[in-house]
Parts: sequence; structure tokens; C-alpha cells
Amino acid sequence: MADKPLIQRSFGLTDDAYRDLKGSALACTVTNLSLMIPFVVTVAAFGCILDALTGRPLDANALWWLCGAGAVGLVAVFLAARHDYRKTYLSAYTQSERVRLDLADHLRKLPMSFFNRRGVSDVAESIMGDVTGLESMLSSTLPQLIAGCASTVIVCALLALFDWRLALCVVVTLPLAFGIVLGGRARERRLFERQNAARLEALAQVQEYVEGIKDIRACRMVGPAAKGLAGALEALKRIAFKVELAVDVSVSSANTVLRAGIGLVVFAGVHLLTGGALSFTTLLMFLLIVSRVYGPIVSIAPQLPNLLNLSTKTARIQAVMAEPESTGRKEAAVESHRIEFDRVTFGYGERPVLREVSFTAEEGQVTALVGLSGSGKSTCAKLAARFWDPQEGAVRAGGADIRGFSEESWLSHMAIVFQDVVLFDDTVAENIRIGRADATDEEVREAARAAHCLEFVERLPQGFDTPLGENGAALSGGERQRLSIARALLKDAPVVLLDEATSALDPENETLVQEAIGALARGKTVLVIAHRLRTVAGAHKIVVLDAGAVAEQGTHDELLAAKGLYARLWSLQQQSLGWSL
Ligand SMILES: Nc1ncnc2c1ncn2[C@@H]1O[C@H](COP(=O)(O)OP(=O)(O)OP(=O)(O)O)[C@@H](O)[C@H]1O
Repeated sequence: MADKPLIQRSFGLTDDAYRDLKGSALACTVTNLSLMIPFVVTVAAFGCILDALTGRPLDANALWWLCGAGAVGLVAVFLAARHDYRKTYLSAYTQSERVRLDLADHLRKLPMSFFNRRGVSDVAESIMGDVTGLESMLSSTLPQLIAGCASTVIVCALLALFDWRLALCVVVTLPLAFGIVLGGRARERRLFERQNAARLEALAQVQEYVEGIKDIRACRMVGPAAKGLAGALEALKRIAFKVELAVDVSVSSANTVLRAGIGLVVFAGVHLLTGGALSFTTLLMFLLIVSRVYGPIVSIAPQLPNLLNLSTKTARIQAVMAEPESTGRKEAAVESHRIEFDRVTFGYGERPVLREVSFTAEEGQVTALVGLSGSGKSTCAKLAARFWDPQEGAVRAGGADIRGFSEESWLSHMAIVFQDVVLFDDTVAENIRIGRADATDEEVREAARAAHCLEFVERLPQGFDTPLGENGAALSGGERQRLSIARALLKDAPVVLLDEATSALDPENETLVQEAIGALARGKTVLVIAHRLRTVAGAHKIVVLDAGAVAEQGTHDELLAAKGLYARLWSLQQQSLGWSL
């Protein structure tokens, strides 16, 4: 970027975007200049009429020519404005679409630690809010500003051919007005940064409020929950007011100084006219044009502080794009799918969540991870999927450290059913097809049948073609989980990761889905996490975690015989089965 032009560097534009910006600025300049045509024609016609009034014969031919030129001028204004509109908006929206897609694609390749550092609302704001800021600057402000300055300078250069002194009066206020806007930039930048932070806080509060609305109502805690939201919105209002005030003061002052050019022209023009150094027609031309020449700059002036502070937004976009992608080879070639945790120590932050965890999940076998809530079971699953990398020790597949493979290539070996199923705003069939993009309709249906989805899918109004809406809001927890299992079945990957896969199913469905999982698991490396121990009692190996460390491991019978933590948990769960209210 260092060798790129200043404007390109300042706004972090790609080569294509910069080329488009130049094209848009040129188109806007042509529009601005074409808007001068009616004034020039009017002045020329007025000159003819004045000549006639001073006794010379009226040149009717010249007037007809001027009328023709006026009509051509109007068509030119229309054509230039249309071209300018297309060029400017199309290129700005194309650029913002490209930036958003690049951001989304880059996010997909980032390690999960990035999302722990930056919240979901923060990242979403970068993709939508920050890019919208860039979009509006590229579509409406920057090209118009460049064109406004360029056309003012060009018009003044042409006017200078008639009278350089008046032309100087027109142009001299331009740098002064810019000086005023630039002078307030440092303070405005600080305010914009505070406004950005306040907006992010408000977004996070809104998201939390909406996501937690059920709990808020159930616990009758509307007051405290709304208080956090109200506080964030109040802070946003206060900073927004300060920003508006600062922007308004600098923009109004700059506009006043800019328009002082009109006064200068009147003052100097009258002075020169009375001294006989200027003709009335020339003064009239200056007065007509000076009233129009600042128009484009004045109309975008309120946007100038935003433009000058756009770097706050582009810096956030660039910071996301500069995040290093997770490393590793693009092809995860492994000799076997035996997964080994070798003295793995890991923490999301400072606090270790797993300590020296070692166990193996053999190929063709089911290995279960059990333990109390918060003991680190899901964390083990996330490390096995390479969503995170251990701080010490290694996770190996077929003897190879999985850090050697890119997250994407390693995940192509895995089918995962998470505790929190994410469904996309698409049809049922497409939500299952996420497991394997090239699956036929028949294969999708077969996977749905095996995961016992047919019962509810066939009840939906359009069957497999029913749109699920945002995150499948209309489906029950069990239905969502069965869809997710269908996805995993379709993927048919050699490693299967089940994180509480049957937790949202009723006993009848649980048995059916356990059968489907049995079929899915045959001949594969299966790592399953379960709270209900009876669902994993048949596993080849059960690893019992206690506060982030392996407490014991073995088969169900071995662990019961050992009378340790597992035996205690088992007996507690057996007792709870006999409870009644
Ligand atoms: N993204 C995260 N950032 C920070 N800490 C986390 C994160 N995810 C989990 N933890 C913490 O790590 C610890 C282990 O969590 P984990 O989800 O692995 O436990 P678990 O045994 O699967 O629990 P559960 O059975 O309740 O799902 C917990 O103390 C939890 O608070």
C-alpha cells in the first residue's frame, strides 16, 4: 500500500475500487461542468440583448444559435447526470459487495480465538455498518468532493480568461473552508471513535436483550435488563449529540467562509465596474456562475467530517482483514483416523480449562467423554476439530499433529453435531445438504429418513422445500437436532463428533436416533459427549473428566468396578431416574 496514491492509501481502497473512484469523480466533474452550460448560454444571450439596447442591430441568428446550444446543453446535462449516477453508485455498491464477501470469506478462515476476542455484534458491525460507511462515502461523498473541487478550479481557470482578479475572488475561499474542516479533524476523530464504541456497546446490549427475552420475562427481570439497554442507548444519544454539534459547527463555519466568495466577487466586481475596468456582461457572468459554482461542495459539506474520519471504519475493516488465517497444509492427508490427545493443556484465556489431558479415540470405536458440567468435555471436542489449538501438548490424527492441517481441510474429515444446532435461513433440504453440497435429492431424503426427520418434514407445508426462517425458529429443539444429525449422516466423514447430540430428544426419538448414530458410527472414529451416562454405557471407551483433567478411563463395567467418579455419577443418575415430583 505504501507505494499507492494518498487517497487510495487513506481509504484502504483496492486497485479496482480506486480505478472506479477515478471514473466516478470524472463522471461527476463532467456533470458539474455541464450544469454550467445553461448559465453560459444565458449570459451570452443577455450580452446580445444588451448590445441591441445600446443601439447595435439585434443579431437574431446568434440568438437562435444560443437557443439551440441551450437545448443541446439540457440534453448534455441529462446524459452526463445519468452516466454519473450509474458509474458512481454501481461502482460503490460493487465495491462494498466485494469488501463484504472478502470479509465473510476471511472470517471463515480465522481461528476461533478471534471470535472470542471480538464479539459477534462487533464482527457483524464491521461487515454491515463499517462497509456501509465506506459505501456511502464512495457513492455520494468522495467522487462529488473531488469533482466539486475539480470543477470549481476548471470553471475558475476559464473565468480567469475573462478576468483573473474576479476568478481569484471565487477560488480563494476554497482552501480557507477546507482549512476549517481539517482544523477540527483531530477532535472529531476522537468523538467518532467514542461514538463507534458506544454504538457497539448498544448493539451488544440489544442483541443480549433480544436473545434473553425469554429468561427476562420468565424471571420478571425486565427492569434490570432494560436498564443496561437504556444506559447504552442513553450513552449513544449523548455522544451522537456531541458529534452532531462538532460537525455542525465546523461545517457551518466552512460554508460561511466558502460563500464569502460571492460577497468578494460582488465587492471587487462593483469596484472594477465603477472604475471602468470591467464590463457589465462580464460581471453578470461572474455573479451568475459564482452563485452556482460552490453548489456541489456545499451540498456534500455536511458529509466532510464523516469522510475525513472514515479511517476509523476502514481501520476496523483492515484490522479484520489483517488477522492471520489459521495455519496448516491445505490437504489433511492422514494415515488413519485414530485421534490422540497427548498431554493437552489449554485455556481460552489465562485460566487453564484442560490440564495434561491424554486419551486416544481409536478408529472404528466409540469414545465417550463424560464428566460434570464445566469439566471441559466440549472444549476437548473443539480442540479435536481444531477450532482452537492447545497451548501445550498436541492433538494427533493418525500420528500427525493436526496443527499441520488447515482448519478447513481437517474439518473435511469430520461430521459434527453440536449442542447448539445452527440452521440457516434456507429450505429444509438445503439445510441438510450443507453436509455435502453435491448430494442428490434422494440422498438428502435418505439421510433425513435415517435421522428420523421425515415424520416432521412431511408435516411441513412444502415438505423439504419449506423455508426454515431465521435459524429455524419454528422448529423444536429435537427437530433441529435431528436435522443436524441428517447433515452429519450425509457428510459420511471418517471422524464423527457428537456433542450432546441426543440431548433434546424425547426417550422414543432418542432410541431411534441412537440407532441412526450407530449406523453413522460404524467403522469410524466417534467422539461423543453426553451428560446422560446411559446413552454412552455401550461405548468402547469412556473418558471421565474432572475439572479439566482425566480422572479415569475404561469401559462402563471397568469404571463401575473402579468405584470412582464415574461410578458415583452413574449411581446418582440411576437414582434420579426413580425420582418423581
Ligand atoms: N469460548 C469460551 N471462552 C471462555 N471460556 C470458555 C469458553 N467456552 C467454555 N469456557 C469455559 O471452559 C470451561 C469448560 O467448558 P466446556 O464447555 O468445555 O465444559 P463442558 O464439560 O462441556 O460443560 P457442559 O457439560 O456444561 O457443556 C468452563 O469453565 C467454561 O466456562
